[in-house]
Amino acid sequence: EGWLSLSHMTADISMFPFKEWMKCEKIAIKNHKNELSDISHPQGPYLVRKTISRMIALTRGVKCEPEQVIIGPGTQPLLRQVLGMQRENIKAAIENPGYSRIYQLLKDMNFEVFPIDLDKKGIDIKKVEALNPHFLFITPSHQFPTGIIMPISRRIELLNWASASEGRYIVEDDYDSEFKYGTDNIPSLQSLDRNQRVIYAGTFSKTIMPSFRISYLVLPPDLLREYKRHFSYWIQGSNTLNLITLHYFIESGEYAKHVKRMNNHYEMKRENLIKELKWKFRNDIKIKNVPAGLHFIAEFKTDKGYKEIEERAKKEKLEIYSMKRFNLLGNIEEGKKIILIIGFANIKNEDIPVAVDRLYRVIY
Ligand SMILES: Cc1ncc(COP(=O)(O)O)c(/C=N/[C@@H](CCC(=O)O)COc2ccccc2)c1O
Repeated sequence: EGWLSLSHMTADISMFPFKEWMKCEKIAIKNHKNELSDISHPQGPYLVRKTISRMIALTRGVKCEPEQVIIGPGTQPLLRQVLGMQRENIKAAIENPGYSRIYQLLKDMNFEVFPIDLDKKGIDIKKVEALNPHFLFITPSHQFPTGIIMPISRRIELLNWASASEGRYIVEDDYDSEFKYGTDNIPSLQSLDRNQRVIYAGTFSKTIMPSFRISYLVLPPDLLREYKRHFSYWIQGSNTLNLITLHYFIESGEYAKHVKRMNNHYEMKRENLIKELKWKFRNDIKIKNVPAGLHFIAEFKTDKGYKEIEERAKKEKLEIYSMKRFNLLGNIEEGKKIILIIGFANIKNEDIPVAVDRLYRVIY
């Protein structure tokens, strides 16, 4: 039979309220003819920036004016634009294991990029201080991909480091903050920032869907001034009809309702998957059980290497990714165990037992 997926790279859109979205789109078309006929503001329509700034103030404690919000068709193009303003030979640091697509982007932009190891509180502050980068990329809310939720103490240490000298910024990539199961949602790093050192990055890829390509940055005032000077010629990259529809979707409460509904749905699938994995693999599996996000990390006792596991997964028609994808220096050790990233957005609840069976055949 067909493929099954334990991929971490999809949203479960089977429950997206397309009917409500289209209602909002009808209102957007009816009430905003002039906006639709015009070229929007380079940062996106003010109305939408206001709605986003109000929402993230409520849900994430982010302090900002609509003026500081920049909307764009994805985190990568937004970061490429803002970081592209920087002068030469900039030093950047990123979590390792971490988000290799940003690592590639920074290298592509001729930044000097340094992967930095994690300790149990997130990025290793001693290594950050030793390296002294200009830009530090972190995912404090739910470290990607290990899941570590950065404690307040480490957040304060990082903010003190960033404030200790000019020209240091922390990019807080908050992409996986909306899904927390039972554990409380620690406010954003940006909400603790007293020295305008944090660039906050958010996205609707996980709460709506990645194909919509609606993401945003919140710039501190001095970077915003530089941005407006540099990009006065800029034409915004996102689709204004989609953005104004999003505005109504949020204002109507449909967005918050959907996120709540998806939290419950994902929590149920996550629990079922973990139960099935523990039952099948017994003490050959060790699950990093952080109650958040759309995936978790699992360690399996095996003497098979990553290459063989990937080949066997293809043969078993099971889509799944390993820690190799996130090890930025590509030097993942092979030995008595392998580490896989197990996503549960893309698997139907009723297919979980079959998927776990296939995973067992992949590994043993
Ligand atoms: C750390 C991090 N930050 C931001 C983003 C989002 O970027 P944006 O969509 O441009 O705003 C991702 C998306 N990462 C993607 C790829 C991960 C990988 O390569 O292994 C996975 O994205 C999704 C996952 C689940 C549901 C929907 C999307 C990010 O992993």
